[in-house]
Amino acid sequence: MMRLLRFLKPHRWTITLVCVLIFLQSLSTLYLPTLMSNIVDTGIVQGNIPYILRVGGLMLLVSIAGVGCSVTASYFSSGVSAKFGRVLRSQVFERAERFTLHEFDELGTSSLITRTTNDITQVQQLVNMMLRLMVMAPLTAIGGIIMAVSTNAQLSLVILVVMPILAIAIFAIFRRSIPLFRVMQQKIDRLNQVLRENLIGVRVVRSFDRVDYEIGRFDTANFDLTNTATKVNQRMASLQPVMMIIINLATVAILWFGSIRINAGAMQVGNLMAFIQYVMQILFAVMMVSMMSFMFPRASASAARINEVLDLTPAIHDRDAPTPVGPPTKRGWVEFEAVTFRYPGAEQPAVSDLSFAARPGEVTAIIGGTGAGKSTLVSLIPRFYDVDGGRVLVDGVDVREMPQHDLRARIGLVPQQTVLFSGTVADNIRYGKEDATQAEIEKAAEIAQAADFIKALPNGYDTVIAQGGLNLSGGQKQRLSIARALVRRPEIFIFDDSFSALDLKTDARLRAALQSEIKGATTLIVAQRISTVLDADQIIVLDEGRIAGIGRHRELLATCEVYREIVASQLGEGALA
Ligand SMILES: Nc1ncnc2c1ncn2[C@@H]1O[C@H](COP(=O)(O)OP(=O)(O)OP(=O)(O)O)[C@@H](O)[C@H]1O
Repeated sequence: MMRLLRFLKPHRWTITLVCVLIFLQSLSTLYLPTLMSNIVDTGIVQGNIPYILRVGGLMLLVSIAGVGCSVTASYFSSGVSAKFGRVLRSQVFERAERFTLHEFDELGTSSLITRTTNDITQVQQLVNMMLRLMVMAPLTAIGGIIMAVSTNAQLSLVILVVMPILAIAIFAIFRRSIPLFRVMQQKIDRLNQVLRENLIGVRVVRSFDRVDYEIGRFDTANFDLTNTATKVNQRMASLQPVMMIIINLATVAILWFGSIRINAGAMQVGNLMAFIQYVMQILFAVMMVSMMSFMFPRASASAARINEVLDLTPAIHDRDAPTPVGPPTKRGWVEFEAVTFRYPGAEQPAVSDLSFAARPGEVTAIIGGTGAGKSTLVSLIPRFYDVDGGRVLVDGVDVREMPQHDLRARIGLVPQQTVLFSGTVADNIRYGKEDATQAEIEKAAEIAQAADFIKALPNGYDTVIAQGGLNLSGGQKQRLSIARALVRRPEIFIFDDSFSALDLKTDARLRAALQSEIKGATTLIVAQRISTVLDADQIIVLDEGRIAGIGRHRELLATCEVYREIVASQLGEGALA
């Protein structure tokens, strides 16, 4: 928790102002019982009306000043804590943005969402409370003790007895509650996970008629969270009555011993009233601290989860050394040299000993059965993962020696799973190149065979895409995703099974348009369909993560058994002749 407080540093002057205001407010609170005691002992007992009015007026002014300080302090402390929350959210988000796919797997997407929202809110609320109480509570407690002792030292022995009892009661309750707070945040993660899966997979849920099952799954997670929350709240709720009993017993004890002293003529009524108020202030300060402590366990559990994100160093990061300059003749070259890569925890490498070169102006197709390692191969080029053996070179430079930004600026990737963002059609294409002109966007859409369907949309390029592109067909989404990569005009295009949702005619037209429009670029196409790779300059056949053959269609038909099997399975035995 303390480590997160470094984000408060820019607000130190506002925090100082809040502390000063709270200090003044606390002084006013401490001063009021003394004034009241004077009114009773001097004004009422002696029937001195002008004194009562004068001191009463002063009490009113002191109260108004105290309230003014309190309101202003609240205004500033809320502002500081809101800004603290905002900065923390951006820090967590920025860190998560730099995570590799491993780290996402490790933390879980739903948990990252909870950490960026709910967990930060917990810490933010505690900070707001802390800003106000860190001055008020000790000042009221210590000031209250001094004032109480100076009012009547002997009666102050009651405080000595009450305080340890209160402290033990609070400690005992917290000890039982704290472990449950971490569990509670994990239950919120789980609830978010079920909710997310359900909302994203709504079509599958409906089509498989699993609505009741999903409601059951959500209810289980919901009940689970409710049970834990109830348990925590029950434990924490016992704090209030326990404290009230102790405070009330303390009041009774003070009244008891105080009246004995008044009877003996050793104390005045006004003094006793002031003393009770001071004791109340002391116990109130303890209550405030315990209320803060009520939030503390949950917030510190949240802080630990936030720190976990902030402390997680992305496995892939840029080197400090300057980027080596590759040979000028190799612009756009992609080369694999004996590359091996294994996913963490996997027994077998996903790809082994891959060596090939993809050259500018050529189309390199990658084909193979499901799970053969095609997507893994292409994800090594933009350095989504680092290789375990060998090297991946782009422009003649090892990708690990290149700043990620420079590397990715050279690449236009069309992923296997289409992802569109909320915004218009044009916004989504412009995602590939921030400063793309309308003409560039339209050109990219034309090459991607998307122009016709975009023009048919109600507002053309300004049509708003529903969340995740729900108002478009699979093929339309894929073509927008292709246009997004095309508008970038990169050196290297990677199409990861990006033509699968297109009909054969559109697939062929698109590839023809690509060939004439992106002549100088290096193109890598991962494909399932033989028809997509037939004309490629080089076809890489993958089989269980290894290269089973490289060559043109005709060469592979003659030399590669795995390729022959794929061709036969898709085009029939006749195609082998
Ligand atoms: N994130 C991951 N974590 C662990 N293993 C993975 C991960 N992604 C893929 N794999 C494994 O790596 C192997 C290669 O997967 P990859 O996605 O590269 O295959 P592919 O040839 O693209 O398959 P498909 O054509 O079905 O998309 C598979 O055995 C798969 O189970």
